[in-house]
Amino acid sequence: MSLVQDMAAGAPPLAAKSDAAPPRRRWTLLWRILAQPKGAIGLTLVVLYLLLAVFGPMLAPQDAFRQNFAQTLRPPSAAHWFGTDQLGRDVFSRVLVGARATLGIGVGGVAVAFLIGVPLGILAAWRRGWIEAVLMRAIDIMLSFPDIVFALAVVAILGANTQNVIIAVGVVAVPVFARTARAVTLSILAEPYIEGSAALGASPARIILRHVLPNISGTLLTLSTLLFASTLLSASGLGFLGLGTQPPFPEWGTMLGESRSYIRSHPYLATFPGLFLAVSALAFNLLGEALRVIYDPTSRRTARRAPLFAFLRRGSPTIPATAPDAVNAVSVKALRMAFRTRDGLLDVVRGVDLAIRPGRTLALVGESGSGKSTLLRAIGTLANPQEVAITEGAIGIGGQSALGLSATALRELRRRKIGVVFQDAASALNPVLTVGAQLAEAVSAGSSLDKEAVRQRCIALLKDVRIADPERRLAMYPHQFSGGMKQRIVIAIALAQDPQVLLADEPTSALDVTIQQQILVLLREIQAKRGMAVLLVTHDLGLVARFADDVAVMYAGRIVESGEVATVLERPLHPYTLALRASAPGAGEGRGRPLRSIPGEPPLIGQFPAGCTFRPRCPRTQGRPDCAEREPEPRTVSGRQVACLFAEEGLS
Ligand SMILES: Nc1ncnc2c1ncn2[C@@H]1O[C@H](COP(=O)(O)OP(=O)(O)OP(=O)(O)O)[C@@H](O)[C@H]1O
Repeated sequence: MSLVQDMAAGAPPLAAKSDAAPPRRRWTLLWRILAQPKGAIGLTLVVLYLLLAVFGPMLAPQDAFRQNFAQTLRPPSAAHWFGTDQLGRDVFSRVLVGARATLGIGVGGVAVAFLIGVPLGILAAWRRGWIEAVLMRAIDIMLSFPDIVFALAVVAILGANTQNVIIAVGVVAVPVFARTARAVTLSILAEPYIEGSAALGASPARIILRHVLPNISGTLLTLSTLLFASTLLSASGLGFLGLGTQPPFPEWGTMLGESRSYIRSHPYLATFPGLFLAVSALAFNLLGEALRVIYDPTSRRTARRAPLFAFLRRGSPTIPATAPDAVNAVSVKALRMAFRTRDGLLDVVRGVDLAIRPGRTLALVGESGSGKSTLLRAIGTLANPQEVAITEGAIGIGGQSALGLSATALRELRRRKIGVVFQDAASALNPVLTVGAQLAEAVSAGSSLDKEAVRQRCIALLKDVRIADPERRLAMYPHQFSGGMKQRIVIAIALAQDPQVLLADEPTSALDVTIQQQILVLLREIQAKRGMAVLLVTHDLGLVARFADDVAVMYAGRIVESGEVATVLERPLHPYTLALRASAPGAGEGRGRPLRSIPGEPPLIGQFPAGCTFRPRCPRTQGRPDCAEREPEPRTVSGRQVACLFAEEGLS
């Protein structure tokens, strides 16, 4: 048995194991709030307060504005439950009537803060760079003033009335909204489904509306509730100082301010509005706490490296475009890429040539850190230009250059020609959208299909990836599917626009071996049906042997050996390919030999040795000064390309 057959034979049988997960019951937000004691109490009180704000003036037993100098400063009694004030007005009626103004200021203040702060925060996260720096510094300066001082300054400038109090307390809360919106947006932008959506050609506005806002809405709702209480207290502080709602209109803070001269002789005057105010702040805080538990970002996802999503709003890097290759679905020529670091540009991809014909699968293999994912992202036009520069070379997709395009042309190219499948299907799907909504988005991007046609196409796609009962599945959420099913859905989304090229970055490494097999067999079938070119990044030579047609072995940012799988894996000529093969499970085991690890470490980017980069780990290099002098260029030896000065030694 040949080595390739040997490794292919190591494949587990395609067991009839089902990767379907039973659907889980979805708790509604209301139920989850009521399930917590503080949520139940908070929500009940908030509802009562809102009812009070709406119906308070109608429920007031007496005219809240009518002065009666014969009845001033009367303590609570049956006629005046909360007593009367210094002008003989019924305090109970004033508290009821004042609910609307008090809560109105809270709602208005939060709305002002939300409407200014959230767009600023999203803008800072999206644009990064100087816009983010300027916004964040301005917010730091605002935060360095105590709230009440800032609100006082705003009211002093604008004048004391209810409308200006709303603006003042709103402006004071803007920094909190902006900071939070920025932080949660950054973490959402780092999610692979955002990259997936960009790969489908979605515009920045669509990504924000469709993916970012729904995902950050829970956090913002929690924050709004919590800030409502502090806004209310800031407004009452202004009222207490005489800068809030002006007499004779009742508002709880203003009523407190009016009562301060009588606080010792007639404490009930301050007690009732103060009590209503304190309990309202408590109610909103309790509700906010309950929402925080539900939406706590630390329980849902941990912070991730936040990439700068400049690629969504910019065109592709401007490299002198060479003529695209019309025969190959993917053609990469002399590509060089470098990471932008504090120490300058660090080469990561160094002169790579690749070509994939329609209907073929090219596997890109190599140790961790060799630059495979960076190269795949560049081919998918997903490399972030603020992070990594394409310094030389050309990339062609379906006969079209992928470099030097405008943002619109780039989105069109991604949408029409490229599908991407990432390793982690769980984070490649948006958890707050149904599978149907995500598929529909992929199908309808750039098309004029009506709703029913989109639905039918979604059903057909789910059938293509062998998901049973697709009509019902469309209404389900990602968490109701198992890992294998999620990956099928990700593949269906990637196939939605009939791409010519499918890029798969370790698409099955998060799955168990049986499911892995099913997914790869499925990919193979779909590829055969559609004639797509597939670029498969993997560490697993066994998978390469079974599922790829061609293989390119990458080491330290270069392709050191490439050709047909049967040729390269059967008789590797580069010492690195030989070492990789010897370390692959299935290569040695079946023959009773132990697995061998590759001695030494791959070089870090920016620290490549002179001459051949594999030299420090190479068994062939001893006593050969040529290896230290220059980096070998790939040349044809025995039916493949190999970059080793002494490749012929592998033939003997
Ligand atoms: N933003 C960055 N700035 C600097 N270096 C980076 C950055 N991102 C990745 N690298 C480095 O670039 C090298 C190539 O990374 P890449 O992810 O392309 O490798 P890989 O071959 O795909 O590895 P793996 O198989 O582990 O995914 C690695 O050494 C990595 O540490």
